[in-house]
Order: sequence, then structure tokens, then C-alpha cells
Amino acid sequence: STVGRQCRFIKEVGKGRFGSVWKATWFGDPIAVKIFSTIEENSWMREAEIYQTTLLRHDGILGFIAADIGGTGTSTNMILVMEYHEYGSLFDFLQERRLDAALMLRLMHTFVAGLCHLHTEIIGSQGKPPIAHRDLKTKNILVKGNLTCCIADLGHCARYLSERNEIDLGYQTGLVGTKRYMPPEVVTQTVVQTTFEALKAADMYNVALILWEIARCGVCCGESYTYQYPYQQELPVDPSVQHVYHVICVLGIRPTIPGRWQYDPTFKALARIMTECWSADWQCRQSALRVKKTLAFLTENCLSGK
Ligand SMILES: Nc1cccc(Nc2ncnc3c2C(=O)CC=N3)c1
Repeated sequence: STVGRQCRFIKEVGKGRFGSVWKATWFGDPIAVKIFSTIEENSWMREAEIYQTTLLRHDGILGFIAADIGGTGTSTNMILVMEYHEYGSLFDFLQERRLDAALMLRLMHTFVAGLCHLHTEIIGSQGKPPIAHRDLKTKNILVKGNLTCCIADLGHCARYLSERNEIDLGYQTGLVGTKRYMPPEVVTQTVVQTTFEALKAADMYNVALILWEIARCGVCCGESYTYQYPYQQELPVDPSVQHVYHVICVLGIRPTIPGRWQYDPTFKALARIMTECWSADWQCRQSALRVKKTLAFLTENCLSGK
């Protein structure tokens, strides 16, 4: 493949469920190359298809450069070429870092703005369908050089095709996503994800967990916490669906909101977003647009030093 031949591979930077990601250069410019094995063709196809959705270009979405397929006779290499981000995932970024309020809100606001773009339908010939991510987590969000976030790993997305009133689930039906992050209605498979509203609301449960992960690293009243996975105290590494069901549906456990967050207006407002968005009732959760507006307001207030 022409793209493949012009790439100089530098180092492996990530290993996803599907494919491995390499830092490479293309005529000197840094690029990220995700390489899929032959059996992962569906994932490559889906991710390439979604990234090439018209009008999907947005600062909060990982920038797509090219999709390519090349064969050496015996094996077929499918690759995705994306813009490269040195900081890596938001998960990596949060490991050893205390965030001041401005940086904390910047990361939150730009992540939610990206999701809002995904969720929003743009009507018209050059429009875009609403898209639900279905596997949001800090490992699927990248931190750009200007300390803003962009959403990656669109291989599990669902699209709503309004002219046919049809949901395109891609190749992924049934249980999709990372078990630790699955909302109650997905774990119990109660709400057959028929309505697209339910799919967007499932993303908002993940937003609540991700905002909690980021906020814990934020300095509140002079203190911050070390990074924790959601349900780190309650769930083992690679939990079973049954275990997740017991913790979040039977015991009704949710991440702990530190008491001190009630004494800081910014953290108090963030706590309210988290609590409403991890509600067991998906219809109570706030929309991405609602959360984006609140984060924009908090950012403005914080910058003006209120
Ligand atoms: N969805 C998708 C498709 C192709 C590459 C990727 N990953 C990345 N893209 C850009 N910069 C990165 C990464 C990493 O994984 C880690 C570090 N920097 C995701």
C-alpha cells in the first residue's frame, strides 16, 4: 500500500482490544497507525466507516487521516492512520497528575464537547447522523498537545439513520463496551437499546464516571486524590458482568463523592452532574449538550476567579 510504504515506524504506543497502535512518521510528520490483524477486519471496517462519516471532523474527535489495506500475499494488513498525540490517553495523563481547576474543567469541557458533536444530528446533504460511542472510558480519550481532549476508538459506535428511522449497530449487537463502565440497563439488558435516546443516555453514564475520575485528580480545598478506576474498591480487574450487576444494580453502589466537594461551588456543580448522569434510570440523565453548557459556565466562572 502506498501509505504503508511511506511510513517509518518508531514505537508501539498502545494495544487495543482490536489492533495495536504505533507512533510513526509520514514524510517526517508524526502519525498514529493502528494495525488490525486479518481476523479484526470488521473492527477496521467499522472504525474506518465511522471516521469517514461526513462532517465528523471536530476538535473533540480524534482526527482521521487515512484507511488503507495492503496485502503481502499471505497476510492482509488493514491500517488506520490518525493524527498523533504525544500525551497518549486521558487515563495515562491522570496517573501522576494533580489538576488545577482550570485544567480539570478544560479536559472535561473539551471531552464533552466532542461527545456532543458525536450525539448531534446535522441535517442536510453534508449533514451527519447522530452517533453513540458505546465504549467511552479514559483509555479511549486522548490528550492533545494543547491540553484538550479528543475521543478515539469509534469501532463500537451506533448511528441513527433518521430517514429510515433505523439504528445502525454495526457489527456489534448485544453486550458492547467495557464491563466496568457498563450502565445498569446494559448490564441487565433490560432496555433493549431500541431507542437511540437510550444509547445516548448510556454514553452519559460513562461521562459521569469519567468526570468523577478527572475530578478526583482536581485540587479541591487544597487537596486532591490519587487516580482511581471507577469501582476500584468494589470490582476486581476484568470483572464479570454478573459482578458488575451485583455492585451497581443489586447494591446500587456508585463512586464516592468526597465530602469536601460540597464546599467548593465548582466541585459541587460537578458532583450534581455526576449524580444525575449515573442515575439507574437512563431517562433522568442529562444530555451531552446540557453538560457541555454547565461545563462552559463553570469554566467561565473559574477563569474569572469566582
Ligand atoms: N481509534 C484510534 C485509531 C488509531 C490510533 C489510535 N490511538 C492513538 N491515536 C493518536 N495518538 C495516540 C494514540 C494512542 O493510542 C496512544 C498515543 N497517541 C486510536
